[in-house]
Parts: sequence; C-alpha cells; structure tokens
Amino acid sequence: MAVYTQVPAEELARFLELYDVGTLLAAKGIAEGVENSNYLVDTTGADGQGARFILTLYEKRVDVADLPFFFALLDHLGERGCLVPRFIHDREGKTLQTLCGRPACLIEFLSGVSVTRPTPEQARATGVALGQLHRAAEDFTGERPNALGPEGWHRLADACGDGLDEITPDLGARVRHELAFLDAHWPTTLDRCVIHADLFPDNVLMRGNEVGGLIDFYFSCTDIRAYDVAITHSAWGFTPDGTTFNETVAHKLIFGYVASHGLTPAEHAALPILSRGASLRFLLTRAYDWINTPPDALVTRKDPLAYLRRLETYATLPAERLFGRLV
Ligand SMILES: Nc1ncnc2c1ncn2[C@@H]1O[C@H](COP(=O)(O)OP(=O)(O)OP(=O)(O)O)[C@@H](O)[C@H]1O
Ligand SMILES: N[C@@H](CCO)C(=O)O
Repeated sequence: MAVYTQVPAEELARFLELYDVGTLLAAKGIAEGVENSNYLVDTTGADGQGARFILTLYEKRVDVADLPFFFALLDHLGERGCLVPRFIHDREGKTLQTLCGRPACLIEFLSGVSVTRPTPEQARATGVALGQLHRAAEDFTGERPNALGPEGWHRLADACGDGLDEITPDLGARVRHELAFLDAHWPTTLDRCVIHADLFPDNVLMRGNEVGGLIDFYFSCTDIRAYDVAITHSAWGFTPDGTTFNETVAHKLIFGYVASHGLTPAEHAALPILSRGASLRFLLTRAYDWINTPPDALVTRKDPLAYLRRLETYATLPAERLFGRLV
C-alpha cells in the first residue's frame, strides 16, 4: 500500500488547474511503493489528446529541503537523454506545491513494468542504463551527502540496538563485526559522482528487454560511483529473499555497465567490499524499519535477513564468480 493521503477529486481538479495539462479524467492510487503516496492521473492533456502523470505526495522520509536537488538532477539527466521522469512545471514555473497539506509534485509518466525475476537481457539493459546515468551525471554540479553511508550505518546499528538479536540470534554481533571490517577496508580513493543508490528492479520500468525508465531518485546522493554498481548488483543478482545468487544475471548487469561506462581495475577490485557495504546498508535500513514498524501496520515490512544472506555470499564467494572477469 502506498496511499497515505486520500486526495478528493475536487481538490485534485483544482490542483491540476495550476498546470497546462487539461482537466482531470481519472485518478487511481498506486499500491506499489512504501515511502510516498502515489496516484496515476489521467487528464485531457494540453492539446486535448489525453495525457498521463504520476502525482506524488511526500509523506515522511523525503526531506522537502532535498527536493530542489532531485528536481535539478532529473532535469539534468533528462536533458542528456537519460530515461528519467521530469517534474512538471506549473504555469508559473513552479514544481513543488502543497496538496491536502502535503508537499506534492506532478511527474512525467513513463511506461514499462517492474520485473520481479529479471532476465539476463534485462539485467544487461539496466547495467547499460546505469552507466549512461553516471556519464550524464559527470557534469552535474549539485551535491547531496549520503546519510546512509558508513557513518550512517553505525548510527542505524546503534538505533537498532538489541532489536537486532530479536530479528535473529547474534545478528548484533554479526553487524558489529561487519562494521569493523568495512571501517578498515572501505575504499577512499575511488571516483565519486551523483549516484541513484536504490536501483532495485522495482525502480526500473522495463518494456520487454529494454529499459523504459529509471524512477525513484529519492535516495540519490554524492558517493563512490562503483558503490552504485554494487547496490544494483546486490538487488538484481539474487532472488528477492537472497537465498540464490544468479551468476548469469549478475554478470550481465556488470557487462552492460562496462559496455556503457566502464569500470577501472581498481573499481572492479573493490566490488566485493562495496557489495558488502551495500548489503549492510539495506540490512540495517530494513532492520530499523522492522523493529520500528508494528507487524500489523499497513506497510509491508521488507525482510532484513534477505540482505544478511547476500552479505554472507559476498563475504565467501570468489570475486570472479560474483562479478565475472574484467576484460
Ligand atoms: N514516473 C513514473 N512513471 C510511471 N510509473 C511510476 C513513476 N513513478 C512511480 N511510478 C509507479 O509508482 C510506484 C511507486 O513509486 P515509487 O517507487 O517512486 O514509490 P515510493 O513510495 O517512493 O516507494 P519505494 O521507495 O518503496 O520504492 C512504482 O512502482 C511505479 O509503478
Ligand atoms: N529498496 C529498498 C527500499 C527503499 O526504497 C529496500 O528494498 O530495502
């Protein structure tokens, strides 16, 4: 479920009058997603030919102060040909509004579906799209620190406290051991740029084997570029529960990225460590939500242990099996 705020049709119709998009035809809440309220909105369109948009009301995790960074980033990437949704400007050029008491934006609709079992071709296409995104981000001047980097992991682990061991015995000790390992080995000299930082299959809209759009940039931030490759590898290369590593899918993702952007030998060599960091990041955010969301809440809690399983795979399998050989 992700409709926290119900928007009455009359209010939505008035909201749409701010834009040059025609008048309201239909609006439907979107079930996917957990952070914000999202609606699919159909209008008559500026030219009377019909148009479709996403309406997002920002609920809790997105800080309104960060929105100008996201607006500028998506404008920049869109201008450079990346398949990312544009924020729609109203008649006065404004992007951010208030609707039903929440910060709200009208966003370009991109067609495509999120896949749950990606094929190797879809993984390759996603690797290519990630490489294109990093190329396009090279001359983006905006910056946003990653609150969920190594320091953030320590804060999250402290906030989870003894709750970790209630998820599974000894998880607290495993997390502390991993934090110490990553503190000692986290790379400091790799190239940085603005990264997506959450390019899971549910944030890639596929049209067959082609990428139709990359969405949900609300975790995007300035960080190690190859860390984005590691995050994406950890999300695409495993079954969602983390039990099975799919070597073909995972290697195709890397090959796609190498074809469109390239990885330096140092970046390739760092992937095992970066992927352990990615696993710990999602383990900890999921664990924090697990501990702090009542089991009967409307939001489905994501399983932190799915990322513990990935972590163990990254810590044990040889790099060549995980990432293929750099040619
Ligand atoms: N620009 C877009 N074009 C088409 N569909 C979109 C677009 N933006 C969002 N959606 C649809 O809305 C759903 C929820 O969007 P999104 O992932 O941004 O939500 P969220 O609440 O931020 O969730 P989460 O962070 O959990 O992924 C997506 O799975 C997708 O189906
Ligand atoms: N992609 C994250 C959720 C935040 O968007 C996860 O699966 O834990």
